[in-house]
Amino acid sequence: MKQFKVVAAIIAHENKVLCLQRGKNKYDYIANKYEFPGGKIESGETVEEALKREILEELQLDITIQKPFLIVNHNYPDFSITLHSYLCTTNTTNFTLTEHVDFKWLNKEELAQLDWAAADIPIVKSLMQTND
Ligand SMILES: Nc1nc2c([nH]c(=O)n2[C@H]2C[C@H](O)[C@@H](COP(=O)(O)OP(=O)(O)OP(=O)(O)O)O2)c(=O)[nH]1
Repeated sequence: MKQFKVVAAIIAHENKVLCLQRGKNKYDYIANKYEFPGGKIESGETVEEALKREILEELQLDITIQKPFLIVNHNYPDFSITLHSYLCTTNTTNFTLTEHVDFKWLNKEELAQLDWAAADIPIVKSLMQTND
């Protein structure tokens, strides 16, 4: 089975976190799910480089990476991912959605309302349990 290393940015601003909705996908279990912005790491890139690049591509937004959060291994029916999540901040909430169909800024208590990609659920649960 294919195995991908994926980075995801948990972008916080004024106590809210940016949640993005994917659009159509050939795999139904990924289509229309909420996720954190990011993507697959390309060969030769560090995790941090991949994260900065993906956020610029997807949102045209410059972020500051604060610290690693959770690493999740998840097996989808057709591929597996290792999802490296990072806590990040941003100075501006001006961004452009280039790939996603919707976004929401939610506080931690509200995160469980969304229909998350399965691999993100441990990250969402951990975020809801953290106090800072
Ligand atoms: N970016 C991101 N991807 C996630 C999350 N959770 C999750 O299961 N995924 C999955 C969805 C995708 O199958 C994979 C990431 O690939 P992608 O399609 O977003 O990455 P990419 O931009 O490099 O895509 P591509 O070159 O294959 O088109 O990881 C998440 O929180 N963020």
